This record gives sequence, C-alpha cells and structure tokens, in this order.
Amino acid sequence: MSGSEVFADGLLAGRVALVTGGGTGLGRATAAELLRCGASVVIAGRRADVLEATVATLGEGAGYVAGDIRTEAGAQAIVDDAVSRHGRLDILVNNAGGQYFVPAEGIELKGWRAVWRLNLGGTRRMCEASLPALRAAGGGTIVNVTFSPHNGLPGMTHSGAARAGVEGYTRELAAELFDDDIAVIAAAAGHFDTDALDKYPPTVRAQTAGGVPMQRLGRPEEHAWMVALCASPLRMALSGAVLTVDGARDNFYGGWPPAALTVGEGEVPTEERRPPATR
Ligand SMILES: CCCCCCCCCCC/C=C/C(=O)SCCNC(=O)CCNC(=O)[C@H](O)C(C)(C)COP(=O)(O)OP(=O)(O)OC[C@H]1O[C@@H](n2cnc3c(N)ncnc32)[C@H](O)[C@@H]1OP(=O)(O)O
Ligand SMILES: NC(=O)C1=CN([C@@H]2O[C@H](COP(=O)(O)OP(=O)(O)OC[C@H]3O[C@@H](n4cnc5c(N)ncnc54)[C@H](OP(=O)(O)O)[C@@H]3O)[C@@H](O)[C@H]2O)C=CC1
Repeated sequence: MSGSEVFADGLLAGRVALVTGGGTGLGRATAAELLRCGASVVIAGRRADVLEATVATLGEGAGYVAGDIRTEAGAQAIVDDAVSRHGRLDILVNNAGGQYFVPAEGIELKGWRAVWRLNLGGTRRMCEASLPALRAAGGGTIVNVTFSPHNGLPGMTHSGAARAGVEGYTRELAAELFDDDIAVIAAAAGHFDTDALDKYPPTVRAQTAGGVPMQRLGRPEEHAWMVALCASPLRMALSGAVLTVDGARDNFYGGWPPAALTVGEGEVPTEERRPPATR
C-alpha cells in the first residue's frame, strides 16, 4: 500500500488498530488510511464474507474478526482476537453504527432500543473490552464515530439521541482516562458518500449533497484523515473533543419536512425493512 497523502510515512508504525464496521464504507476507508500510516489493522463486523473481501483489497497488515459489538461476549471476543494476533492494542475506532429512517412518531420502542443498543451500547461495550489492552500498551486512542446531531436529525431521532449520548460518554471517559494517557475523541460525520446511503428513501440521498455548502458529499478518505489525526501525536490535546467534519452543514437544518422529501399527500417516507435473512 502506498503512503498517506496527508501524514508523514510511519506516523503510526508499530501501532495496532481495531476498526469496527471496517468491512464497508467509512470504516474501510479508515482501515486503509491507518495502514498507510504504518499501523497493523484488524477490522470487525458481523459478516465474515464482507470482511474477508475487504481484507483482500487492503493487503498486508490487515486482518479481520467477525463478531457483534452489541453483546459483552461479542465485544470481548473481537478485542481478544486483535490482541492475540498482534500482542497489543493502541487504537480503537468505534465506527460500527447506524439506524433506519423514519419520522419520530413512527419509531417503535423496539426500534428505538435497537438503535441505542447498537450505537451507544456497542460503543460502550467496545470501550470497556478494550481498556485493559490500551492500558497495557501504555496508552492509546479511542475514536467514537458519530453523526452530527447538533441541529437534531429528523427521520433519525432515535439515532440523534443515541449519538448525543455517545458525545457525552466520550467527554466523560476522556476525563477519566487522561491519567492513563488514553485519548477519547468523537468524530461527528456529516454526509459521506458510502453505499450505506442507498438504503434510505431515494430522495434522502438525492437531496443531501445539494444541502451541503460545497455541493458534494464528503469523501470517505476525508473522514479517514480525521480519524488518523486523532491517533497522531495530537491525540491527547484533542481528547474529550467532538470533531465535526460536515462541510459546514451539520446533518440537518431548515424546516421539516423538506418539500422534495415528501411523497403522496405530503408524508415522509420510511426506509424499507431489510429482508429477514439479512438482519
Ligand atoms: C432531504 C433531507 C434529508 C434529511 C437528512 C438525512 C441525511 C442523511 C444523513 C446521513 C447520516 C447518517 C448516515 C449513516 O449513518 S449511514 C450508515 C447506515 N448504516 C446502517 O444503518 C447499518 C446498521 N443499521 C442497522 O443494522 C439497523 O438500522 C438497526 C440499527 C435497526 C439494526 O438493529 P437490529 O438488527 O437489532 O434491528 P432489526 O432489524 O431486528 O429491527 C428491530 C426493530 O427496529 C425497528 N425497525 C428496524 N428497521 C426498521 C424500518 N426500516 N422501519 C421501521 N422500523 C424498523 C422495528 O421496530 C424492529 O422490530 P420488528 O422487527 O419486531 O418490527
Ligand atoms: N455515510 C455517512 O454519511 C455517515 C455515516 N455515519 C456513521 O459512520 C459509520 C459508518 O458508516 P457507513 O460506512 O456509511 O455505513 P455502513 O452501514 O457501511 O457501516 C456500518 C458498519 O457497521 C457494521 N456493523 C453494524 N452493526 C454491527 C454490529 N452489531 N456489530 C459489528 N459490526 C456492526 C456493519 O457490518 P456488518 O453489517 O457486517 O456487521 C458495517 O460494516 C456508522 O456509524 C454511520 O452511522 C455518520 C454520519 C454520516
């Protein structure tokens, strides 16, 4: 793999990074950038076939472990795998996350809980499972990927609330871990061009780039550069911060619903359910 476009060669040489959700989208781009910076990288997710295919494209220095971050045992097994492969862990990127698109009043309690369990619960479980290894390495970095919910995010209220929770958790953990030389930083993403956007109602994807001042979606490598910066020598100065990379648009502003998002008599569409076999 060639060097980074942004960072000095060997910036993260000797470091071991674990990237959840590293088989796709922003996580895959993050894994690639950390590798370019010299780290060894383990990517995690639930689908072994997706991870295996990604590792084949990432090349030397990359490995994968299949697992589910939502349970204590799942998170622990993921961390144990990374540590047993490389003997240490220096960087944890809590990138796995997501939600479905539905107006607030349509969110069932079960769905609310599912989104919180993944985004806030999974992040917490991965942090707790990783802390002994990060301490054993003499310090390290945790990057919690969230989206930018600072104006609210209609259609994703369950996730906006969970991501605000991740921000609070990040700040608190950062304060508690300062003496361990472990940085905890939230990376709040705006709109990035990943395949995941295809699952939302078509008007969502069509509308999002036009709402960003620069009139384009973010590129996954731009997000990845921010994550790599969080693992750089700047990391402790950033600890506790929420770094927002959103092209100055946040994830939403303006009146609701946007005219172009409505269908029929003015309803807002709900994301289609995934077929049971893929859940
Ligand atoms: C024009 C203006 C636009 C406005 C601005 C929009 C801009 C977009 C900005 C983009 C910002 C963020 C982008 C991203 O995050 S992209 C990444 C997306 N990736 C993912 O979401 C992947 C991970 N997500 C999931 O796996 C699922 O969404 C979920 C978190 C729900 C998974 O949990 P789980 O597997 O436990 O969930 P289940 O499928 O079993 O469902 C549990 C219950 O949840 C409810 N549910 C789930 N899906 C839906 C749906 N599509 N519609 C309605 N309800 C849903 C439901 O209650 C489920 O229970 P039941 O199965 O019993 O019905
Ligand atoms: N794209 C965008 O514009 C934005 C994205 N984000 C956030 O950035 C992150 C990455 O987004 P993106 O790459 O676009 O989306 P993806 O849907 O491609 O990424 C989600 C990843 O998380 C993994 N994952 C989901 N659930 C679990 C689980 N329970 N255990 C382990 N892994 C899991 C998925 O793999 P698998 O299904 O195999 O488990 C997948 O690789 C997400 O947190 C997303 O919400 C934030 C703002 C904007």
